Amino acid sequence: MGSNQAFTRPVTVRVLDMSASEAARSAAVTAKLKVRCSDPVLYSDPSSCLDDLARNNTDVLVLDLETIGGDEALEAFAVRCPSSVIIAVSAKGSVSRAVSAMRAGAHDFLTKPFSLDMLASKISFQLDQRKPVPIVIPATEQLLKDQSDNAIRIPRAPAASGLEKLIGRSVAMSVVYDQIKRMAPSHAPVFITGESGTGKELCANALHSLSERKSERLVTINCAAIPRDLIESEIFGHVRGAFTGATDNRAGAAEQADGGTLFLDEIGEMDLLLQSKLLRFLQTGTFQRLGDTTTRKVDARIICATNRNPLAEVTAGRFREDLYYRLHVLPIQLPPLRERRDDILILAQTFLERFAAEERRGFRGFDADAETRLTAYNWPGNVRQLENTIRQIVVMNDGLAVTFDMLPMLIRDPSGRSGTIVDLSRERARAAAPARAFSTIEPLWAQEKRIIEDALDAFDGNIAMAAAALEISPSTIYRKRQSWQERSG
Ligand SMILES: Nc1ncnc2c1ncn2[C@@H]1O[C@H](COP(=O)(O)OP(=O)(O)OP(=O)(O)O)[C@@H](O)[C@H]1O
Repeated sequence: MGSNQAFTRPVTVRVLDMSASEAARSAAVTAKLKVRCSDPVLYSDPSSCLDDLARNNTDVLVLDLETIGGDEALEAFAVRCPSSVIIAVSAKGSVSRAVSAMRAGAHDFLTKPFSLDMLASKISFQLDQRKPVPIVIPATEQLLKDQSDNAIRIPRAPAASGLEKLIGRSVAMSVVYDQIKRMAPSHAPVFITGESGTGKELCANALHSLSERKSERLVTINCAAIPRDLIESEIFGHVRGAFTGATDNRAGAAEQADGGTLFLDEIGEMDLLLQSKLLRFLQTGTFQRLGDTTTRKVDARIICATNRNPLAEVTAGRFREDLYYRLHVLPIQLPPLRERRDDILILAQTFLERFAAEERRGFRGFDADAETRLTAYNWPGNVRQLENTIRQIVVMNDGLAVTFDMLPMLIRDPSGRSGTIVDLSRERARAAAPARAFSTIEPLWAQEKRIIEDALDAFDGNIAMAAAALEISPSTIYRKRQSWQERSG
């Protein structure tokens, strides 16, 4: 297995558990690992373990949560040994316990009593992920303007690294680049989370193009954009006559992605019935086209993404817990743009150059006021909103530098943001008022429709930006539109 190649020296395992017998039992896992291990080191109290970790590295750390006293303490261990595999164990297992432990820095979680085989398999999997990978080369800097002209330095991802479309050199993005490079060669599913417009699809593309599957297809299914009754056939295909309109046999995305990657975008929108079919597919690699009796097998690497909180969806019963654990093997969390403000001007400059060339404008950069405002703004629609904003500025203006006055009102005066949209909708309601009987109350769905349409108008039909301004997900807009269409027949 891969971990044999990764470790040329014996692997060190440390176990912390206040029960000496439990610690000894967990430590026996070294006999089950397929890598050479040195003698395991056991601790019964957290402070001696932490002290020891300050002086000595460890490859694997098994921590009993009751012994260390909770997630805050777990964070201290994770900070002390950032490159170790940390497996949290606890007698009080629950989804929320597992999740909070993993948030605090554990790589995996086991409920006591667990089998040594299970512990060994979790450790082996994590060690395997630590195969040596090329170190992320720091972004090269390209001088765009002459030094005498307040040089703007634009860092770019290294050419042909598979990451070149992802721009940004904040610490948060460096972590993401590193995760992509490490995860790309694996066959395990990747689960990407992040707000709308943070670059989840770009990230999926980079994972595919850095994988051994890059010569095969990356097939994307947007679960929010496809009507619910069609999505199963989009993923698994259908045979002629399977439903009205199925005039031919058709391969679905899973078959098209055979040997390559299947990217399920907005997976949080998938209904529960289809989730169980997807789970079966993930467990067996097999499926049947809709209306078919033949079982087919494919080898597709799964990447999925959502802008929802997947655990909240599990808790709310909208997402199957077993499917979540099948998919949530290699997680990537994309940070919102407001949490990596260092990237705003780099992105803005790159988009400015691209759109100035496309639209044949003379823009070279931003003046100081425009830069200050762009950096301070919160970008609810993230990179997509920034990209659209820069395009809008380039199309509507010309000059050498983008000035404060060229910024859209929404960015210049964010406090007026709600005013722009709510006023529009109120205006429309006011205009409609005289035609309505005093006691007529507009149905809720119609009011919602009006508000959403106003927001879409305000952003020239841009769903992501309208959704961000309304503080809902773009998929809600897609869903609502579908339901309005159904209403109108
Ligand atoms: N780091 C980045 N560098 C360059 N462009 C980016 C970056 N992140 C996002 N973008 C651009 O922003 C837009 C939105 O990106 P993408 O579609 O990948 O986001 P998303 O998170 O999948 O959004 P949604 O959840 O709405 O589907 C795209 O045009 C993409 O090229």
